[in-house]
Amino acid sequence: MSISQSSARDKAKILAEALPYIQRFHGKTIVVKYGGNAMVEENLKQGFARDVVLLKLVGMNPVIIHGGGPQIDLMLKRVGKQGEFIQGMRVTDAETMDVVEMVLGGSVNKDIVNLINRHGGKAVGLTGKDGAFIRAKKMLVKDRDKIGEWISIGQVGEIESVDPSLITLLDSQDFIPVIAPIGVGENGESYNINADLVAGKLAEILRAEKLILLTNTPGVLDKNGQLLTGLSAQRVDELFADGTISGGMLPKIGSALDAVKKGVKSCHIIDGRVEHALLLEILTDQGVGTLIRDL
Ligand SMILES: Nc1ncnc2c1ncn2[C@@H]1O[C@H](COP(=O)(O)OP(=O)(O)O)[C@@H](O)[C@H]1O
Ligand SMILES: CC(=O)N[C@@H](CCC(=O)OP(=O)(O)O)C(=O)O
Repeated sequence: MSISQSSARDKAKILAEALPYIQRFHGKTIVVKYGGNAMVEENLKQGFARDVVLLKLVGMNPVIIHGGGPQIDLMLKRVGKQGEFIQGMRVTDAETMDVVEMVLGGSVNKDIVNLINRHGGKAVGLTGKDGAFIRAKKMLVKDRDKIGEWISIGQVGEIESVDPSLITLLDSQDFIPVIAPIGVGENGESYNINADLVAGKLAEILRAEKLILLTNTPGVLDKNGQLLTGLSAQRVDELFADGTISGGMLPKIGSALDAVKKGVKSCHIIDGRVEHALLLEILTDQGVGTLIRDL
């Protein structure tokens, strides 16, 4: 057999092996959080878009929620502001909120929509203000210095409710929703919401089969930098307590746990810097990253 014949055979074998996964997830909703840190290289972004289109074409309903923390930081720098985070949340004054809406609702959202469409999908970009589908209120965080007290970090939102009808309508017409994590308050004010929290809540409300969080680490790492392939709720509590989990990983794990407790079948934190990480996770039995379970 020639080399080209054997490599064609290998390819056919891999395609055939995807069949049980395609059958299992056909018609199911897969919520994908695309982190700002995973959107680093052009070829990876193209690969991500192709993977999403493929999932849709084989009958799944991918719903994309994107972040854009590093992209917001870049724009803040340009206008002479320094980004500040408290407990993984960006302190958001009115000027920062304008930048967040411009970057997340504008450039990052449209960039992803355009990429997916160029690869043959029908993506539609939304923020939670469209159809007022993500209602939010001001989030307060615990004051580290004064026990029992809470502080404001500006226009940072926590989700009050999500109306899934706009998303299901788009799904039913073969569109791929691409959502920027911006919510609307009762007086029409904008809220900057951490994208992991939006992804977790949407996965719950849409009764998703899977929640996949694409980020810039191989998964959740222990104190020695080793990948933790599976995490139970109890183990997560221990990792929170001993400080192994910090910064941007805090909201990720928090929302992953919430989602699995509320019925999402599985949640995975995976490395978006690996080519075709999405396909590896969904269509092969090669487990990648960290699986969070409700045990
Ligand atoms: N235990 C941990 N394992 C892996 N990453 C961690 C851990 N604790 C904190 N982190 C940090 O969380 C980051 C991922 O969160 P974040 O920067 O918000 O990414 P994203 O833009 O994908 O949401 C990692 O790059 C790492 O610096
Ligand atoms: C309140 C809050 O922190 N909002 C985030 C929203 C974007 C985000 O979550 O982006 P990543 O997923 O790339 O981290 C922010 O302003 O950076």
